[in-house]
Amino acid sequence: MANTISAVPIADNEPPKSYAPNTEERDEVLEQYRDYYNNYLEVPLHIGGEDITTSNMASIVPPHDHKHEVGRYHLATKKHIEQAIAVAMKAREKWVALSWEQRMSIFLKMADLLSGPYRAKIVASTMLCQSKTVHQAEIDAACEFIDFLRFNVDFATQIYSEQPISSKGIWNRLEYRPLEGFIYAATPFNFTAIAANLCTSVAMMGNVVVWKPSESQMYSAKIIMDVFRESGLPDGVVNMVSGNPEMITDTVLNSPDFAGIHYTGSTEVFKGIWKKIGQQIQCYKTYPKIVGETGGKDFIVAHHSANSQEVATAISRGAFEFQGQKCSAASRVYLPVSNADEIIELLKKDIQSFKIGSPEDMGNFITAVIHERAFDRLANYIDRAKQSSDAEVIIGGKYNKSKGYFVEPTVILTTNPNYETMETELFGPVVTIYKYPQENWEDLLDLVDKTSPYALTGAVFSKDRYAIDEASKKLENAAGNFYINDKPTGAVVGQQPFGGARASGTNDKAGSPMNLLRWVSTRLIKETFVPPKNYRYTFLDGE
Ligand SMILES: NC(=O)c1ccc[n+]([C@@H]2O[C@H](COP(=O)([O-])OP(=O)(O)OC[C@H]3O[C@@H](n4cnc5c(N)ncnc54)[C@H](O)[C@@H]3O)[C@@H](O)[C@H]2O)c1
Ligand SMILES: N[C@@H](CCC=O)C(=O)O
Repeated sequence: MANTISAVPIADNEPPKSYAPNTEERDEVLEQYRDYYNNYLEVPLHIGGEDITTSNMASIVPPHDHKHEVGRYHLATKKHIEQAIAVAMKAREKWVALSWEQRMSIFLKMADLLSGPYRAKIVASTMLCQSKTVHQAEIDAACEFIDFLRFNVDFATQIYSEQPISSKGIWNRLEYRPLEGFIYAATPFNFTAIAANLCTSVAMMGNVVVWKPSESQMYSAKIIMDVFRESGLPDGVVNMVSGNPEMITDTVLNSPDFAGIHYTGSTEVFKGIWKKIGQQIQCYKTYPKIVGETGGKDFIVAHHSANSQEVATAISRGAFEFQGQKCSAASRVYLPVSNADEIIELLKKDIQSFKIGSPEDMGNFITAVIHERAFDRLANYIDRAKQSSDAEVIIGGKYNKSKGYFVEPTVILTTNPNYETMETELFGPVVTIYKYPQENWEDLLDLVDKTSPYALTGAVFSKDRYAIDEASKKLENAAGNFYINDKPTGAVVGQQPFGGARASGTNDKAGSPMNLLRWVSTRLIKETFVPPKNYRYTFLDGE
């Protein structure tokens, strides 16, 4: 057998397509969207290469058109989950033994399939059932997904080449073994790329996966599974199951072969899972790795030296793109009294120009929120703000769920920096502003730091370098991704590794070598070429 150490292709960010009128990509994605809208898709469980149907199904509907069913997904029983675990463990035998070049090749092919023949499918399915505009879907489902694959291949090979030094007469080698067991990937609705990456980053390092997508992402999950298959990912390496999340999670956590969880979603669910793992620690063969990225209460802080238009634009995009359903979305904003009215006026102009409706109309900037639970929750917060003596709704505030779950982009102004919408993650198109006297800048930074349990993203706007320096220092632990004169959203794989600390997660930085290192358990091998034949230390020789 030939022996080589291959250099992998150098990763570069996938350029987003424009989808401007009269472009080929626009026609193609619209045709695909309409095809999906007018046909009916059944999403089976996918275990060990088999499509498994069950006697129970749940509906898939576009959030912007919720009376129109576009498909159904099958619901697993406990037996199916046990089967998925057994199949994953069987597949592990061959997968761990495959050479790393063969493994990486599968993921590089996957990236090229997504860049080409699967692009319209993955983008259209994300527009249809997660209600993303074409631009947001392109950045997520095409570019970020592709970037995760290409950059992680590059990072993985860098990791493999990290080796210890060896003194004379010995050779030290580090083996980057996959974890001993299977990994559970439990993924959120809001990023198709995250759902895919939580499986592929783990599988790339030689692990096998039981994947439970969000109930609200099942349509694009099916396309992900199709592309996994077409890229040649062997059966059983990633097994997709759907159904009651609590039952699935409990069954997975009960297995002695459970070796880790790769989770993204809300904070309380993550804390619940962590607690269950702790309670069952005696049953596992190995200490499970726990990697979770969760909620945020992401801030924009403007210094009085900031440019008002730049701050307003950062709020328009940072708070309202994808209806604020990004963990990174700006949801609490601190404006100096001196500039606040001007910034709010500019923001109002932007928001009044937003077009709202279905993503099929590519002129729309705002579409629907994901489901009725999210809609009702947001409507409640808006109603409470309307009635509060601490807060007022100054822009937007209407909502309507007759056809789709539409919530107007809403701005709340509060006089109480601890008002509930300054502290709680709402995960929707609602942002709250608090005005502070500009001379209280330093106290304000302490307030920003202490207001919320989260520490995911945050941004400071200023033209004064001393103010930027103060904010960077005082807010050191308030955000895992900190932005200077930029919105707090839109991290790009390979450029801004992403993740937060405190209640926001384990901060293992998706799209970086730091994350991949969590999915290996290293073995050190020391070989001595000429072993000693005498137990005595040298200085004792002759005694
Ligand atoms: N920090 C990040 O990188 C990041 C990225 C995306 C989303 N998020 C967070 O995700 C949340 C939005 O996503 P979501 O609405 O899909 O989150 P969610 O918590 O509802 O669901 C996340 C996953 O957990 C599962 N789940 C739900 N209830 C469960 C239970 N009781 N037991 C076990 N599993 C359960 C879901 O089925 C899904 O797979 C927000 O809080 C957002 O901030 C964080
Ligand atoms: N990585 C994305 C957010 C992902 C969470 O929803 C961003 O940086 O905006």
